[in-house]
Amino acid sequence: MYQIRAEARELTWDRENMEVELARLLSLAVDLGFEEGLAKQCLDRLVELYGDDGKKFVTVENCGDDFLAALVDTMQGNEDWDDLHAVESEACGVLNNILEKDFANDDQKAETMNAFRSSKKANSVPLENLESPSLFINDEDSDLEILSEKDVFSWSSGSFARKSGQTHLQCSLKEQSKSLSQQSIENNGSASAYTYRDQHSSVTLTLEELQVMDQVELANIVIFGNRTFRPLQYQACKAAMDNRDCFVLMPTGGGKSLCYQLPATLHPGVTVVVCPLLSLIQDQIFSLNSKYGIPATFLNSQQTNSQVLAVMQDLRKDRPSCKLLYVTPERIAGNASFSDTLKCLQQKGLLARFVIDEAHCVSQWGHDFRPDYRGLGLLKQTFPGVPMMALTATATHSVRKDILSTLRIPGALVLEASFDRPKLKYEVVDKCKDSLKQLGQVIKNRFSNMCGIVYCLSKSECMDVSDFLNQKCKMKALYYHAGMAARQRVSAQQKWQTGEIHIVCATIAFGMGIDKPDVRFVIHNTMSKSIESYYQESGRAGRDGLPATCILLYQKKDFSRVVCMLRSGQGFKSKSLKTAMLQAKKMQEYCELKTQCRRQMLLEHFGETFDRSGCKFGCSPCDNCMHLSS
Ligand SMILES: Nc1ncnc2c1ncn2[C@@H]1O[C@H](COP(=O)(O)OP(=O)(O)OP(=O)(O)O)[C@@H](O)[C@H]1O
Ligand SMILES: [Mg+2]
Repeated sequence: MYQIRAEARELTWDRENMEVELARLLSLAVDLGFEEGLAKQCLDRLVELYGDDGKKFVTVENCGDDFLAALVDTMQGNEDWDDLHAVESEACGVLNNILEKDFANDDQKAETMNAFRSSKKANSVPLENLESPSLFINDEDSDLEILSEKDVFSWSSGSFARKSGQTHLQCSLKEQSKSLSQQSIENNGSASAYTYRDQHSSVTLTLEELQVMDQVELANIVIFGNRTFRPLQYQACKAAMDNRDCFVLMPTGGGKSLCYQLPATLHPGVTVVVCPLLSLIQDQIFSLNSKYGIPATFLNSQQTNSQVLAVMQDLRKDRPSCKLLYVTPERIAGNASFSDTLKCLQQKGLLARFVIDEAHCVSQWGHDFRPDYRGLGLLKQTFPGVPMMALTATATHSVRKDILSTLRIPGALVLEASFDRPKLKYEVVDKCKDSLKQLGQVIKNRFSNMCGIVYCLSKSECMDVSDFLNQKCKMKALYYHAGMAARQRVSAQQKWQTGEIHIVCATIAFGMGIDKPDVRFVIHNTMSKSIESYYQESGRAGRDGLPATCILLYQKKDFSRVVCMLRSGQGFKSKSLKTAMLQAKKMQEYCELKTQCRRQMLLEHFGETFDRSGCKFGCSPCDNCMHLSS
């Protein structure tokens, strides 16, 4: 009798317990924005699957992740997700075309250069006959000289030197003539000052000012046309010049590229830059070659043998023509002939440095882990004497530790700028029923005729939003996603870059490597997949250092769409889906902050302590801080 009663009690308890667990699982799904009916159906199937024996395992802790994954799988996939891999393959093709044209034009270039040199020889002016400082292209190596009566600044074989009593500043990069003529460095006609044009206006520097500068400062002005350094850029360049290992943490758009590109131009050898995406490499090479005239090239597994051979041959020359060699990480891991080429460069003292850009990809704990990046520890093992610089805009403390130990640079000098972008204003707006109309109104009321990006989750969303803004709101908008033909994408990007079009409605395929300074707003029509992604995407606003706004339009159910997209991503295993879901959950927490400072949450996510009053009393308080002070 006693036994029967005990069994009955156990059964009741089991049933109650089970109901509690089922309710917990259901509320987990609903909390994350999944549709309740669908979640119930999915839960029934799960209970059936676990059977009587497995009932006690039906808990949030045991099978919460499997339940969510199964739920995502049952969702009708009516959205057209973007294929970022397609953009990558294509970027490789574009780069090859450009570089091949360059190779084909080499003979023509040489002829032009010879003709230029002979004409310069015929017109050359003896230095001692010059009455005032002047600037011209030297006849031998297409070098540049700034001449003064008193001093010589010479930049030969990658270093500036000043020799009193003589008169030139000399640059010996092969392509330097192009760079400098494009920067319009001019003699302003006076005996003691030089005028050059940076991105904004004319800048005049007196000879005295030039005289006190070191070679890093001179290169920043002469080669890159920058008036000043941004925080920590100078220190990073100096550390590189001292051949130190270095870890640079700077916000998005903080100017990380300069930290290795500048030292690369001053070193006689080649700087090898590891970059995760060909689309990023493409942008860097365009900018180096065309804006600054610095020779840069790339190697990738998608190139043909002859393309690879051409690059390798150049690297094996006594004086390779390229200063920066961009590679994707798989090139480093397990490619014997590339490794031999690097050794050959090193023996000649021409392997200047390894640079690991977007270094957060090294860490499994980062938001964008790339397995090939793990193999980069090999570099320090094989080339212990070659300095390394790692750079990222997103790294929490655990990710940082992981990066330093994986790359085997535990003693690296860590240069850490604040990740805060004080002029970016962060806001979250709850989506209302007619969210397109709401979006149109936000843009019309606050960003009329300004340049911006509206990030969308799927291709179909991009097109719908763009159509709406164009047709209903009469705005100059277009869409951009990886599924478009290359020609269409280039044309869309150009129209936006030149200001012909104000708004791009795009998937995350847009923005990789895009560096438009005057983006005044970034609106997320759907939340990002992680805080890191959000920081990076929203960080494309205000790269000119002027105020800009980052708005996220939020509704609960967008979380399930994000997970759906993640699930559809190639090679997504359930373990990585779980990590991805946790990251998306954190993003959702950001969206749901009611009173807490958004800037503070973003910065604390990256391990930075931030006093909220910095946001509240700063120039662009977030929406929550704004309400608090009003
Ligand atoms: N010292 C400087 N003065 C003026 N402009 C600069 C300076 N340094 C960099 N810039 C400009 O700032 C912009 C952003 O630089 P860069 O692309 O290197 O940023 P980043 O830190 O690599 O950003 P991301 O994290 O997005 O990759 C570029 O247009 C660059 O020319
Ligand atoms: Mg960068």
